[in-house]
Amino acid sequence: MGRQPSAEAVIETRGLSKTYRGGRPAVDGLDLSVPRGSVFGFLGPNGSGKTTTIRMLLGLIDATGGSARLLGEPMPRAAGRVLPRVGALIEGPALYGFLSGRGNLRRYDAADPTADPRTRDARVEAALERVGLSAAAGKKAKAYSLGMKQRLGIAAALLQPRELLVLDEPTNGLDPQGMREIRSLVRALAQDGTTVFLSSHLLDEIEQVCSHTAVMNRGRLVTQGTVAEMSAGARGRLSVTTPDGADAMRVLKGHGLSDLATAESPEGQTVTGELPGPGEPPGGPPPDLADLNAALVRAGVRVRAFGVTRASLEDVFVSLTGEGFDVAG
Ligand SMILES: Nc1ncnc2c1ncn2[C@@H]1O[C@H](COP(=O)(O)OP(=O)(O)OP(=O)(O)O)[C@@H](O)[C@H]1O
Repeated sequence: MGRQPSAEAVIETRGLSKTYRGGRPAVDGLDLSVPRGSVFGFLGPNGSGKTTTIRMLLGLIDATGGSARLLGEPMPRAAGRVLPRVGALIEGPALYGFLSGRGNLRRYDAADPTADPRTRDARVEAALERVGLSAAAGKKAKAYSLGMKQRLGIAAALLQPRELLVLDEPTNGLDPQGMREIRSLVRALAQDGTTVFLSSHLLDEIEQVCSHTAVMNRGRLVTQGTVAEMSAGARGRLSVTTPDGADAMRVLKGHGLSDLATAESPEGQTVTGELPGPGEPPGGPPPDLADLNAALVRAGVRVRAFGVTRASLEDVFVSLTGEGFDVAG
């Protein structure tokens, strides 16, 4: 008996794998579950297998192992039924530079055999409006900025109502203004109830727009969950400056801090350590900073400075993947 696919997952994969001829696996045993209504950030360094996964999900290439369901239907078998309900933008839109933005959308719409030509104008104007290109609709697409071209590509994907929008690196190559435009568009689409699945190699992008995330590294899934869970899992690093470094080390160790280190500082020594995560030790209460400070003072440690540096989501990802992450666009 197979496992029942979850009713609420718009994308669900089981052991999905792809090995290109002669290569090592580009995607290796992927179990992905994308909840309906989420803005799902598919995160990973360049070459980690994101585009390959998206191509398999959309039936553009065949998997070499495992299975994928899109909107509850098996892919690629149900592609004909499912894909009309999915909008996708992969590796930049194909546009005619000599046509206006509006002209491009008319052309896309005309290429869709299910689209009624009598209602074309209304669809095109609504899509332009949706992505904020109404005012620039008459300009030739070749005069558009990269961000405007991306928005036009998204407008093309939105000519029909979609349950799911798949965007492969939608902000890649954009300037900060263009990135902001795409991010606010993604947020607005999500508010209207469209599930958005977007790939990115930018951590702050995921933090800013996504409710959920999955992290890929070398073709494998490292972790998936809500962005809030992931941030909560980010432990902080406590730093204590004191002339009594050795005693401070002992007290902090006794309170469950790990990865302790001492550095000489003008004020004496600065002892730093990882705070225990929630539920460490299992069942234990989260560490209370006031208690820690009191314990230090009780042990005769003269505390000159005491503070916590909160680990960023980036620290979490780096610790999960064991590698640095590209941080710039
Ligand atoms: N058509 C192909 N033939 C052979 N190898 C490929 C092909 N496409 C991708 N690969 C390899 O598969 C691996 C995963 O690539 P993929 O493009 O899926 O990663 P990615 O995470 O999307 O990265 P990027 O953001 O750079 O596109 C890489 O090692 C890549 O070289």
